[in-house]
Amino acid sequence: MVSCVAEITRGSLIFFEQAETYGNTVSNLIMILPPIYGALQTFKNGLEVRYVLSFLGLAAVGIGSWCFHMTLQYEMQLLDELPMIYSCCVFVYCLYECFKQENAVNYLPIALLLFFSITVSVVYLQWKEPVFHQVMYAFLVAFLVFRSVFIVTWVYPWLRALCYTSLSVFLLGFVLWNIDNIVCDTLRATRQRLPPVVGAVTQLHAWWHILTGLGSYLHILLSLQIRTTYLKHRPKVKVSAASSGHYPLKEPDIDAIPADSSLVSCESRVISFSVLTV
Ligand SMILES: CCCCCCCC/C=C\CCCCCCCC(=O)N[C@@H](CO)[C@H](O)/C=C/CCCCCCCCCCCCC
Ligand SMILES: [Zn+2]
Repeated sequence: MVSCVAEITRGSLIFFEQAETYGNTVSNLIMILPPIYGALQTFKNGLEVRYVLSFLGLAAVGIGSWCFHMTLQYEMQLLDELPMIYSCCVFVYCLYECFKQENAVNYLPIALLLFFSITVSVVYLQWKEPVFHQVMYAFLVAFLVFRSVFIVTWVYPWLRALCYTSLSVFLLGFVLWNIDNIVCDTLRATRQRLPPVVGAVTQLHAWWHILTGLGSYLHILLSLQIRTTYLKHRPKVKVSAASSGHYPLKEPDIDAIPADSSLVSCESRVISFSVLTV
């Protein structure tokens, strides 16, 4: 499948294509700034390094994607496509090891995920087939989807809203990415007839960046919430959107826990993240 962005790289850049390039570049900020903030907060709260790496991995994808859309060079495209695989592997590790002891390191999944990442990188560098990268990435995302749905169905049902919001936002981005690839030429021709502002906000590839960036960020928050709840830190992840108040997370009622419960003596932490407080 030839993507809309790949089409641009082959042609000469005219005004509308330049505008498209700016939109696709700037939209990566959503994948860069909130994750850097998340990494700092995670580090400051003394949480496990794997979550700092998750946030930094997402920021690395955003920076790689920024470089690619700014230059439209194949080498730069690898700077976002390979980190997509690596950061997803970190997410998979976090979610599959979330019911283990604090700071416990399990070398078998690390070895398997490293092997997977190296194999995908080597094959992709030789074969250069985008569909191969897409299938490998989708395989990792499917793992995350099944695992998180399992956890919110059977273990922490009060986290269902966060899980399904992250999933829906991510999948909506994926739908827009497909539409953009399938009807690329029609969309571009239509946009050129629209006022520049309308044209700017209808760039579906830029929306794919925004929605997958946001969906992935929410996924890290979900993973972190699952982990800290399991470790009995009793966190309160407060997700606030621009001006729309707080995300309706329902936690179990801590007062309902008997006073002699081991839960009460455990450390209580409040972790507050903002998604888009800019
Ligand atoms: C429960 C929600 C799961 C969230 C998973 C989060 C995984 C996040 C990992 C990394 C973040 C990536 C954000 C996307 C950045 C896109 C940058 C970009 O546009 N790159 C292009 C080049 O510039 C590149 O060519 C695009 C590749 C797209 C590959 C899309 C593959 C399809 C994935 C769809 C998976 C759906 C699976 C559903 C299974 C039930
Ligand atoms: Zn892109």
